[in-house]
Amino acid sequence: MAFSRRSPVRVRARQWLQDQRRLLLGCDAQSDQMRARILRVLIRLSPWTLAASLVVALVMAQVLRPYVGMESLLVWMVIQMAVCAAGWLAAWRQRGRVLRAAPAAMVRGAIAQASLLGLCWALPAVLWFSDLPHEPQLFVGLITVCMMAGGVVGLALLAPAALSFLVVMLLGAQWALWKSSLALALHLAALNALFAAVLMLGVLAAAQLFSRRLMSEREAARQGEVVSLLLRDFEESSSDVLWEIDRHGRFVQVSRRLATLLERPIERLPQLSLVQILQSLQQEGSRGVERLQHCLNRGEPFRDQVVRVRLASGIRWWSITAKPVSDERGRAGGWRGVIADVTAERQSHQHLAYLAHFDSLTGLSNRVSVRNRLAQAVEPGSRRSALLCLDLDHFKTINDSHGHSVGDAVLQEVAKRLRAYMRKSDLCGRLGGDEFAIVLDDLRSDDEALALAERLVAALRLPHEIQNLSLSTGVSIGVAFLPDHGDSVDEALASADLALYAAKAAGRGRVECFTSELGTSQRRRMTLERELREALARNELVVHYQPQVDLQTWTIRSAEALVRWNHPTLGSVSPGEFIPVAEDTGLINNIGAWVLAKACSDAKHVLPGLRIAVNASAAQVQRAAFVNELRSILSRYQLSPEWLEVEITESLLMEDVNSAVENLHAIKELGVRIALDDFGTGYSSLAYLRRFPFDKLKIDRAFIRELMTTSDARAIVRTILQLAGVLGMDTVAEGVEEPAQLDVLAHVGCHAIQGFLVARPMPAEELADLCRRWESLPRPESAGNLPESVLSELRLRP
Ligand SMILES: Nc1nc2c(ncn2[C@@H]2O[C@H](COP(=O)(O)O[C@H]3[C@@H](O)[C@H](n4cnc5c(=O)[nH]c(N)nc54)O[C@@H]3COP(=O)(O)O)[C@@H](O)[C@H]2O)c(=O)[nH]1
Repeated sequence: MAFSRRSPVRVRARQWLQDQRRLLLGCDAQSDQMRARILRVLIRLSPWTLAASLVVALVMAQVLRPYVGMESLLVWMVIQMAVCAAGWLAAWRQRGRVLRAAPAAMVRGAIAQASLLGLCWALPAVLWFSDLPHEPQLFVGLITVCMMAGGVVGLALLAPAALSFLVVMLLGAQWALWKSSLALALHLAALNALFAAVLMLGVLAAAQLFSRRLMSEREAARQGEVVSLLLRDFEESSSDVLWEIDRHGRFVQVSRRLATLLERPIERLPQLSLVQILQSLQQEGSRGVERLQHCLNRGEPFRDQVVRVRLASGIRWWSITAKPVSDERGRAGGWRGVIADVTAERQSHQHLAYLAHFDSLTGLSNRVSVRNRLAQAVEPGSRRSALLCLDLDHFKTINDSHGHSVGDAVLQEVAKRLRAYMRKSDLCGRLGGDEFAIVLDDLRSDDEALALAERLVAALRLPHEIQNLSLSTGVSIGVAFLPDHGDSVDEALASADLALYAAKAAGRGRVECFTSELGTSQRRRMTLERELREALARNELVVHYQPQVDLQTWTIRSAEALVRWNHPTLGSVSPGEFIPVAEDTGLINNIGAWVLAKACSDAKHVLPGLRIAVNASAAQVQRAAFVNELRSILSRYQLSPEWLEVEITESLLMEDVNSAVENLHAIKELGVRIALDDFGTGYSSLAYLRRFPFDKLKIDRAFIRELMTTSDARAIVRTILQLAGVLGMDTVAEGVEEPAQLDVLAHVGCHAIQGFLVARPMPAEELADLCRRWESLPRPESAGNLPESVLSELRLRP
């Protein structure tokens, strides 16, 4: 280990010497100030200590007069008085002034003077002690010792002066004892030396204490300067403003920034009180100043008391933080603190709070607020209330065709109209997208809510004039009554949602009320909708094929592609159930495109030589992009168009005839055949047939089912076949289950049949296998001779 150990005493001695050296010789300003502090005390005390010294000298001269020559005593007294006069003169020169800096020479002068005084008091012992009788000897010894102690105490702050005084006196006393003939002289000299040593240690300790105190005072002063510099910097750079008030609440040490902030002239501020100014500025209705006053009265530090004030520049929020300050005697002397302008912070908080409860686009309440209000409405004991869930009809079309800014404007317009019908106690909110909700409290009767819902439907039916466009939306509304239709917020929303679904399913632009039956079927529908969105991605859809058999040749010439949905928990879901859901939600476009692609792929690779008929919903075919999609799928699988048939239903022609017919022509131009499905179930079938030349008519299975039992069905089938013959269209009868139906259809010249009698829908590979084995399979047996009554009704008229 290579470090040296120093004893604490040595370290302290070293430190002391450094301090004293600095005191005696230091030339810097701080040393000057330290010396001045010490000399100020000594100068203040010196008239009294010197006076005391002179009085003692007079008493001593009086006591020694019988034993010492008059001249000697007079000389001693003159020296005493001269030394005292010099001290007084020095003190007199400093009168009325505060000594702030003292050069080292002043300290050296003080040390010289202390040595001189010590010499004065050593003289009686040195000159007269040995020749005196015992009694005056005792007097001189005692006075000398007392003066040693008194002088050292008086000069203790200036250690070198005290030490030089003490040393001179000690030497004088020791000399006197040495010269005396006292038997105890040696003992007395030893004790005197010990006494002087103790005094010396006391002086050193006192001097060190004092110089340490001076140092820390100086450090505190330096830090104070730094702090005030920092404060000034803080004042200039930050948005916070410092203030200080006295115990009467009036300002002290005002800054220009404070005056500017408080909108008062700076020179007036010292006469004003903080609370008074804040009261005059306080915004009506705010209680901030009262809270602040309360904090001031309590007399404890406080933070961030917010006061709202109205200034020339507008409304501002100030956050006030302060702590009490005390005067030199520790009494409560006022307050010191900062005012921070927190307006921006407040405004952003307020904006966030607004966004947390309101919809920023429409200004209506948001989903959270609607849920909060519903939570109150479903609480046990609450009065009857109604929840109206609204969904705009065809809003998506407006958004898609005119852009989101027009869509947003429509939503704002809708919100405005809704608001016009609301009572003060009603809550109208936007749940998101084009969904709105209204909570009606304190219903007098259910009819009140239903009547309002009807009025809203009528109001929203009127077109909106936006950006020179006249846009119609319409609204569907589902109504649930609380607490009957839900004892939780989620249940209430689900009930109103189910009613809304029913309103949309029933043709939109109408109001439906929740019923428990609705619950079961709509819940199933909602589940299907939710699950169907993922079905394609999860590979849950498959395509099966049902063969169509030519009745003349008894060969399989074509097959119908039928989509199947195998859901992991719902099981096998019929297309009759999920295709309408897909059509309502727009999912049919993706699902239809996928079925088409799969059918083309199978037609090319698994079922070559079979024409595949694919069902297409009205929504698919109406889209302008459909024809291009068809073209690109055919080219992707390199399938010749003649192997594809698109089956459409009459509903397509009923909804939008012109664009549908246009698309059908385009499909036909591609070379793809078109079949009309479910023929005979629509209203104006014949009119449509004249407008578009279909390749095939499919006779609906409803007629086939009743073919043997009702003459109406037979009449319809006969007419369809006749019509198809005239128009040159193929015919296929679907839903053939019985041999008798087959016999009848063959008899009347139907071209093909499809039905369970031949085969159920099956995977492509199974159908391919069936086709391979077909020749070897027997044709279903005939049901025997047909009754003449049936045959006569079926006979085609020329
Ligand atoms: N837009 C699309 N619609 C599709 C698609 N796939 C099917 N569908 C349509 O869904 C409806 C129900 O179809 P599905 O449950 O597959 O029923 C078909 C046959 O299984 C059934 N069928 C056939 N033979 C018989 C029979 O002898 N008896 C009997 N009770 N039913 C039988 O008929 C349905 C076929 O009908 P159709 O399409 O009218 O020829 C149905 O409307 C499908 O069209 C698709 O991909 N897209």
